[in-house]
Amino acid sequence: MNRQDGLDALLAVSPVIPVLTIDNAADAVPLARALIEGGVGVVEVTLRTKAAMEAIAAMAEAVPEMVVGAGTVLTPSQYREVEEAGAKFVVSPGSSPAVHAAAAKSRVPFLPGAATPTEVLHLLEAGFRYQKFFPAEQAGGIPMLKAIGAPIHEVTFCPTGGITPTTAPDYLALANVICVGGSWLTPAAALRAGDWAGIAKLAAQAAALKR
Ligand SMILES: O=C(O)C(=O)C[C@H](O)[C@H](O)COP(=O)(O)O
Repeated sequence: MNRQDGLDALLAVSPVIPVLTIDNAADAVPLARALIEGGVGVVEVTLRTKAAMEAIAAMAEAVPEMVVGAGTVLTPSQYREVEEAGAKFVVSPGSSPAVHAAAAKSRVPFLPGAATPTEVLHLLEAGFRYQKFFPAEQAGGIPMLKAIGAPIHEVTFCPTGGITPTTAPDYLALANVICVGGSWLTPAAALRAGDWAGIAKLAAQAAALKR
C-alpha cells in the first residue's frame, strides 16, 4: 500500500497545521475544541513532551472531527505507538530507512521531512510526493522552495519551522506548497492560562488564509 494514501486530503483540511507542544494532557481536548471553533480541523501533536501520547489519544477519542496527526516521530516504535493512540497521520522532521519500514507496515500515512534537493529526491524515489520542508526558514525559506520547485515539479511541501502569520501567506502562494505548519496558534502563555477563546481567534485568522 502507498504510505501516503489519503494524505493529500488531510493536508488540504487547513492552510495552517498547528504544531502543538502539550505539557498537560488535560489541555488536549479543550485545545482541540478551540481550534475546531476557529475553523482549523487538523493538528500535529509533537512527541516532545511526556503528555503527547495521552494528548493524541484524548483528542482522537473526544474530538472526532479533529484530524489528529503525530509529529516528531523519530523511531519505528514511536510510529506504532502513535498509530495505537489514534493518530491519523505521522510527521517526522526528517526520515530514515527504519521509519520508512514502519510506515510501510502501517495504515497511517507518513509525511517525512526534507531540507535539500538530494533529500527531496531520495524521498520522491521512495514514493513520497508530499514532504515536510523542515526547518523551513533556516533551510532557505521561500527562495529555496522556489529553487527546488523549478527542477522538481512532482513534490508538494508542507513547510514548517520559523513560519509566522506574516510570512505564511507568501509560503501558501507557492505552487509547490499545500499548507504550512506553525506553532504560533498555540502560544505557551495562552496554553498555561487556558485562553481557549484567544486560541480560537488565532485559529480563525489562520483558517482564513488563502492558498
Ligand atoms: O517537532 C518536530 O517534529 C518538528 O519538526 C519541529 C516543529 O515542526 C517546529 O518546531 C515548528 O515550530 P515553529 O518553528 O515554532 O513554528
